[in-house]
Amino acid sequence: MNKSIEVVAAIIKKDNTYFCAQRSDHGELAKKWEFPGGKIEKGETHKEALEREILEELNTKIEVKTFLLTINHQYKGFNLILHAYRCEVIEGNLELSEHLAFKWATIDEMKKMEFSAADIPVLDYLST
Ligand SMILES: Nc1nc2c([nH]c(=O)n2[C@H]2C[C@H](O)[C@@H](COP(=O)(O)OP(=O)(O)OP(=O)(O)O)O2)c(=O)[nH]1
Repeated sequence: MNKSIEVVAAIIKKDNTYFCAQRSDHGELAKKWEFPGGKIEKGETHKEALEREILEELNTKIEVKTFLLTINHQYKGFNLILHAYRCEVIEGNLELSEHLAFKWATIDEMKKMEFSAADIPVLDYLST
């Protein structure tokens, strides 16, 4: 059966740029750019999952503000359901612990970066 995973992602904006993070160099999405976040654990709300993931990955406390969109994307190995939320930093400096790199990028810059395929509709959404 096709594995399905459900993920939350944080869209963090500063001026006209967005916080983008580059995945590590293993797996189907190696080195692709993404918005920080991760898998929702059993019993968690989206907000709880996103706050936990950003604390774990970036040692930063965020506030989840507004829901933006949900994307359903079929990768080779699994089906992904991705929920994107606008978030604000409350405390911390977005320190990388799992990602290879980060970049505050404008929409035009993001469109030239290699984002995970599921994120393309997020970029389109942000540019409207
Ligand atoms: N956080 C995040 N994940 C994304 C985005 N776009 C996208 O396709 N994904 C995919 C990559 C992963 O397969 C999954 C996120 O889960 P994760 O980061 O916990 O996955 P992982 O494989 O690194 O974690 P793990 O299984 O090793 O625990 O969603 C995005 O913008 N943000």
